[in-house]
Amino acid sequence: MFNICLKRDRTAADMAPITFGILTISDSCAAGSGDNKSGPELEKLVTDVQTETGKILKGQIACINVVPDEEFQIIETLARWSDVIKVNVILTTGGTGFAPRDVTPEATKSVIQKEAPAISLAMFMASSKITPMAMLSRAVCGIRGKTLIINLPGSPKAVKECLEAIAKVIPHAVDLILENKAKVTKTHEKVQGTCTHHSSSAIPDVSQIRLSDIAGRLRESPYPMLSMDVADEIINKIAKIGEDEIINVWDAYGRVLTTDTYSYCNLPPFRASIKDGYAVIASDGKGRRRVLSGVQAGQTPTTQLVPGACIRVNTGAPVPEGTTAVVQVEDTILIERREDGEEEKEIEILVEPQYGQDIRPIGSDIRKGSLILKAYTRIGAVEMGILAACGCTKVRVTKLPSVGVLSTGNELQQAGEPAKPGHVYDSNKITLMMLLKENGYDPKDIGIATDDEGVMINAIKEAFENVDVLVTSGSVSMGDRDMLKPILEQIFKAKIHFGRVNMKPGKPTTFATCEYRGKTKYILCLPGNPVSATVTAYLFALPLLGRLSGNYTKPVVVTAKLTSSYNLDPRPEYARAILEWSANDPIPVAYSTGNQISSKLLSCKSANALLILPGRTAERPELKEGDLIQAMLLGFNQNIRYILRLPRYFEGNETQYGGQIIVKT
Ligand SMILES: Nc1nc2c(c(=O)[nH]1)N[C@H]1C(S)=C(S)[C@@H](COP(=O)(O)OP(=O)(O)OC[C@H]3O[C@@H](n4cnc5c(N)ncnc54)[C@H](O)[C@@H]3O)O[C@H]1N2
Ligand code: MOO
Ligand SMILES: [Mg+2]
Repeated sequence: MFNICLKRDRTAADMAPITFGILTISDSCAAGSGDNKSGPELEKLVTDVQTETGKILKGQIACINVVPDEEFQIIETLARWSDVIKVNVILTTGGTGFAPRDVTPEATKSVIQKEAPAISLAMFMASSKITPMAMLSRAVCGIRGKTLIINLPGSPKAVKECLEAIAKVIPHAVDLILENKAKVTKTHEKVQGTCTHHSSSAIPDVSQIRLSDIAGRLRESPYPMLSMDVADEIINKIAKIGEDEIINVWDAYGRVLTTDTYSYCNLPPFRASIKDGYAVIASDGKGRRRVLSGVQAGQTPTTQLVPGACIRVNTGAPVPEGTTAVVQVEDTILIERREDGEEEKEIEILVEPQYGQDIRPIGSDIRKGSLILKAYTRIGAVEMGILAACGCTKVRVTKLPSVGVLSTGNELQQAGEPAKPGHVYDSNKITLMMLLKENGYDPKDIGIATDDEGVMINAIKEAFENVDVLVTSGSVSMGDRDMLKPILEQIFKAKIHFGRVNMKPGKPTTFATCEYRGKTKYILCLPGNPVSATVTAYLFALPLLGRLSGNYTKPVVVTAKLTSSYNLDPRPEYARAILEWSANDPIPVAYSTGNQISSKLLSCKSANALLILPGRTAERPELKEGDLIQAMLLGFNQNIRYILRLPRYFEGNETQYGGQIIVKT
């Protein structure tokens, strides 16, 4: 029998990651004139630090920032990351030396409640073996609340040497701070005995796999509760645009270009008439003209224009050689018909023609070889037309991530089946699949997995065989059958980047990645409650897929006026609402969709916005009717993105667009 442990702790090899804040302290880096090498070096080290005992940190970066050597800014950041974001460890780099502006140790001393001088000493001892310059670092280490703060020097080399010297004690230090010590020891014994690891390519016989120690399961989630912003930043950092591919223009609707695209032809490809009228020689002026022949759109003129004559032309027709103006038919009168009575023999021009009048020169709309669509443009209806007009038959676009949707739960049954006792119909899968479809993806139905270890593992395996992104719902909270996280970690060796988010609904939302047959798989586990699954699909699934496909735009947030009061929840809440605009007030009013309980999908019906209600505080326990609130528009981003792009287009730096933008905390 293979047991999946329901317990976890920080020092087990499959532990919940330690969350890190990385703060670079440097005047020049903050001003943008210096090249920040130590911050990125630390990012690399905490996720992958090598020691003689192997990779031991496997941390998760919760926040990154660069601040100048200003004591108050350092204090503010350290306090916020410790008290609000509650990261496990903050690593600072820079500002520890003897220069007048080096104030990192002073700032750190003002925020820590307990000093940890031995950590500073260990770093000094390691560094002093390499250089006597180590004496010039005044690094301070200590604890604030549940956060360990460690000052590291400013140079990337010294950062590496110092971190490697202390890395092995960090997991234990974190356990001690979090008072996990007893659990660590106990679970360690368990891990040795029952939680042997298997690689995803050698998954044990699923009929033998069972969740173990239900009674002894953790009674508190081991996953740090990250803020929505930090969770979003993690997705942003991890989800990179994938490969690109060349496809036929006809298949390009909704896709994102990866290269600048140039016109294959001039538009118009010939000198074209703008009006239905007569091609003339402008210098002939007003007066009577012989009509030599006529040219329609699609024809090639065969007659040359000569002085004193004209040739009838239609809009879009090529004008004959020698033409220097077109006179619209409204500015002429008929003088004489031909013998057959059908066509004109002679006309009179009533208005003096101007040189070049009503002729589109070759390439005047689009010049051959000119840039028509920049890289990272999303191809909509108009862009399809531009590509077609310019003779493009193939385009290079980002590959659409393949995505599958899986529902979980013994209680679920398919809509249409006769209702069984104790069951509910699966509404999440259809909602999620249609939401993905609406946004241009082609989701695969991975089915419903019952709360059986083997069924769940097989469903995930099937998904990984077929798709790169798996969106699940249910089985991520604290129930004894909520098995997705332990299965992902212990069977598929997935890395859980976050397992809880401080938001309502959606608290247990989980994001993980793993390698399966040499490919990275992204797993987004949404909570089972139908409203939670829907809201988190907007807030996490669409941004994840958008980032993977280069099709990401920040949500559009507007200010709205409440029409009812709200008792605030301790967690920031995304309340569904209908915004209504009126002609005489630029601020829309927000109507609640009713009872906001996470099980009531009706609260999402017709909602066009999520009101971003702040978490409750003693000073602000509620919001009142008439209060102004930030509201995120739903289903609007695809339409607004062109408007958002415009300033970037003209700035000429939009190649960043759709790229990975790290949000600073
Ligand atoms: N002790 C605690 N219990 C719960 C916590 C907690 O922190 N401590 N969190 C609550 C929150 S918040 C949420 S959200 C839910 C999330 O639960 P799971 O993601 O584990 O989902 P399930 O337990 O599988 O199901 C919850 C609920 O949703 C219904 N459901 C599930 N899938 C579907 C579907 N495809 N279609 C329709 N309805 C579905 C399911 O029947 C349950 O009623 O946990 C809280 N508990
Ligand atoms: O966070 Mo849960 O999603 O409140 O219902
Ligand atoms: Mg549950």
